[in-house]
Amino acid sequence: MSAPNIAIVAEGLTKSFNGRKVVDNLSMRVERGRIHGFLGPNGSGKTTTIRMICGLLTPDSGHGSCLGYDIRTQQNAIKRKVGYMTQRFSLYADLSIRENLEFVARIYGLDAPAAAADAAISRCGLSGRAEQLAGELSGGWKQRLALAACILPAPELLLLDEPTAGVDPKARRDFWDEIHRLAGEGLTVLVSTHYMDEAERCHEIAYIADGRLLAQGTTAEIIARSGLSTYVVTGEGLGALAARLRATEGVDMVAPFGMALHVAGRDAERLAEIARGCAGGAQSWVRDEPSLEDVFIDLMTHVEKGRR
Ligand SMILES: Nc1ncnc2c1ncn2[C@@H]1O[C@H](COP(=O)(O)OP(=O)(O)OP(=O)(O)O)[C@@H](O)[C@H]1O
Repeated sequence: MSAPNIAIVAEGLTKSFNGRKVVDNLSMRVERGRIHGFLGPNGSGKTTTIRMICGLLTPDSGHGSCLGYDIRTQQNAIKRKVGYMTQRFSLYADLSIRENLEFVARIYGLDAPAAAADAAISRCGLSGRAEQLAGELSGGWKQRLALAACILPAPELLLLDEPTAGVDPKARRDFWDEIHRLAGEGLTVLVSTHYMDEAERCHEIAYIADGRLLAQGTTAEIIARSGLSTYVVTGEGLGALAARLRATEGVDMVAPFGMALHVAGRDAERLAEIARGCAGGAQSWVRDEPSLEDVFIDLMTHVEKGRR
């Protein structure tokens, strides 16, 4: 049994498919009422981890608890308390928002489906659109409807698998306001995303690659622990400079951001020396704090180098 303020504890979770480890000795802990972001490249094992945590998959080894229930032996109890929004949720295009939600409420076997649908409509800010057909909704409103369907059975934990993929920035922002409101009401949220702005809106983040946890903590902690020294380089000839820097020892990450190049390295002295060496050239080098994206690109570059 975990402490009452802890929603998820996972210790050494491992899962293989066809002899290939897709989650490798992964440990994590999520406090209740927190929004925990899950980041990592495609195929890094995020969905598989989420499915083990909510009792849909049994780990090959490792153990853990979700909402106080054992993820190996109490999977049915977990499923009753978790709302899971998958990447490919389905709704009925020719039913209205209200009809969709009433239908889902009936599937859940809720006592008063109409009242439950009403409550979900007002909780998720859908009141003005309740009678609109789901098929006519834009991507952002469809996601909100999916979120409303997830909270119908009053779950304690929401597992959201890339809930805003393909949704425009304003709708993503509104969706996140909603998630924060639900967390404020006490819901715990584990959400996978590829968007850095969304990662920064989480209380804590876990970054995984090749099934292994590479970084975990608040944005500030992850940036501080990265030990990266970063420069923002602007000016002429950035393409050629990037190619040269990628082959330079002491440069761990080079990434173009609009009209600038972000250059980072773990050895601050060596990178300062490289920056001094470029002084007086066509570019200007300005020391800056690494961004979360710098850190994740660096982690990924490291993993790719390790694979070669
Ligand atoms: N049931 C399964 N059988 C075989 N392989 C699987 C199965 N489920 C997942 N995989 C493989 O495991 C790896 C991890 O997949 P997973 O869906 O967990 O990654 P992910 O990080 O969620 O990826 P994405 O960001 O693309 O959603 C992938 O290579 C995937 O093809």
